[in-house]
Amino acid sequence: MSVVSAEFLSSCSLFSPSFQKQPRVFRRSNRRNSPPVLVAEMVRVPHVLTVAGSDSSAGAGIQADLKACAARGVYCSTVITAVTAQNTVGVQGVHAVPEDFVGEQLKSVLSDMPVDVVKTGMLPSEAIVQVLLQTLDEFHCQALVVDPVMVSTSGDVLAGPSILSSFREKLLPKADLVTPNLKEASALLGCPQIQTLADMRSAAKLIYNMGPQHVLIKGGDLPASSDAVDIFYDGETFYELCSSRIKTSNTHGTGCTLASSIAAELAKGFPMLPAIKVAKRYVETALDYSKDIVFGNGPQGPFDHVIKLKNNISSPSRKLVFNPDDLLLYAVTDSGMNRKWNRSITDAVKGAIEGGATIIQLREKDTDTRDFLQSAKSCLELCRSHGVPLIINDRIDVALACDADGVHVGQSDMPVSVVRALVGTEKIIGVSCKTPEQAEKAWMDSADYIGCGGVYPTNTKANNITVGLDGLKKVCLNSKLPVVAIGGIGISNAHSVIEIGVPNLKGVAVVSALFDTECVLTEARKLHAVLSDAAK
Ligand SMILES: Nc1ncnc2c1ncn2[C@@H]1O[C@H](COP(=O)(O)OP(=O)(O)O)[C@@H](O)[C@H]1O
Ligand SMILES: Cc1ncc(COP(=O)(O)O)c(N)n1
Ligand SMILES: [Mg+2]
Repeated sequence: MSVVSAEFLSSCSLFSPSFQKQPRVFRRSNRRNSPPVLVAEMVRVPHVLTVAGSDSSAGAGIQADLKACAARGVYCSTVITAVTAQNTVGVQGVHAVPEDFVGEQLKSVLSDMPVDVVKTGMLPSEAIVQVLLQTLDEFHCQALVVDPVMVSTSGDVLAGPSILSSFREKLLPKADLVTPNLKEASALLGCPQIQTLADMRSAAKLIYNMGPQHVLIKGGDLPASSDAVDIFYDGETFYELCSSRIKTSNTHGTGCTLASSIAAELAKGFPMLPAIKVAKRYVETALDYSKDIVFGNGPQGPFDHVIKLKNNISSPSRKLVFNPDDLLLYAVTDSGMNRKWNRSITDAVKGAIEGGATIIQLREKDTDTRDFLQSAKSCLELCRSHGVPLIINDRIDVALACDADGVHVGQSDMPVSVVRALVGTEKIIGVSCKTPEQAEKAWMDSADYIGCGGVYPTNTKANNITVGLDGLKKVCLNSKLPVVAIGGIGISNAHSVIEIGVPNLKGVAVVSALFDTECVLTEARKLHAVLSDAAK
């Protein structure tokens, strides 16, 4: 087993205090599925090592730490100290990992991967604590967060009293932060139950005297408190950290999550108090989001660390893969036209879908954001119930807030690569392009389709250059992405557009031809018939 020197670690690792200032520059593949290209400069990312127990129900322990670190945007490596069989009812079994093997895991990670912060959770035996202490001596980690896990919230013992003296005498003096809950603070102090904020302050001070740099007494279990109040003590000042107490039974793993999120923020370079505040707010947000999710039959459910699980419940009919054939009849709304015809956005969209529109884009340039979001939500419901994708023009924020299927951006809007980073891999991104070069760039930046035009002169867009059928054909021939034609297209000319006969021209996008008319449904129906005929 190789042991790496402290000099080596300090020369290569994020333990160096200046690591935050190193340039974080690298280039990677522009296409989602292609292999990485030329790495100009390597980038180190913040890294937390968690030394904790596995929880089979994945609400607490190692699994909580991994999810919390992923959600907080840091890398997390894992040293497993015990495997537990547990669920929402309680802990059915505990298998401690032999201490030698805990040591092996520690060395494997620490001798190879630069770690910023070590966070400990369940350390089920005195022998494992000893191995950890030895390793910490060898590897000189810069920040150590100790969550002194002893009893699960269900009341089951995860680490017995045998660990107490080495905690008090050896581990806590090495800790930058120790985060006991009320029961753990009493156990460390060998004192009766802690029941009030005043008790928490006294406990924080007494535990501070055991040697850690900072103490956070967690008040999740404080009786009769309407807020969730934790006490932080840095040796000089007490801070009362309050958040609203979320009414939920899904609190399994809050302690592990808080400690690993604090470690994550420390790894990013935040000082202690801001790191704790950000982590506490994250726990509160995740609990609030997860308050009504149901897992298992027991009294204590897990929560959703990634704040995402409910997205897929509300949209069972959502299509996960973009189908270019959906571009056939692409209806783009216009707030001016809706006003002129005295129609709500939703009514306009309803008519378009019922008439056969295969994809909808909301292009609301002068609608208040709040009204726009509200309309987008009701259009999304409508679209989902018909299996029609909903795209939002330009407003990435609105697209994310209503969980639309995608966004469409122009050449002077946010760059596609930035949009992709913001919206993730699942959303559809469309880009307006007039030239083969722009089409190539859209493909490189991982867009899903391009809109090419104006094919014909149009009133919908001021000072828009017309590319004509020739310009459209040139772009289509040079585009690796499917294309939808736009600009002045309607019943009279849709056929000639499709007839240019390039396979990746998948359809036409229309604004006035649908929405500047008395009956959107009728016009959509007519257009759909023309396009279906032309596509044969
Ligand atoms: N219902 C709740 N609403 C909001 N925050 C909570 C709730 N329960 C616990 N917390 C917070 O979660 C963190 C973990 O605390 P706690 O549950 O006491 O630890 P443990 O899980 O180790 O017993 C603390 O910041 C606490 O204030
Ligand atoms: C493996 C393991 N580690 C820690 C906890 C504590 O959970 P909580 O964060 O709810 O106190 C747990 N239940 N299981
Ligand atoms: Mg808890």
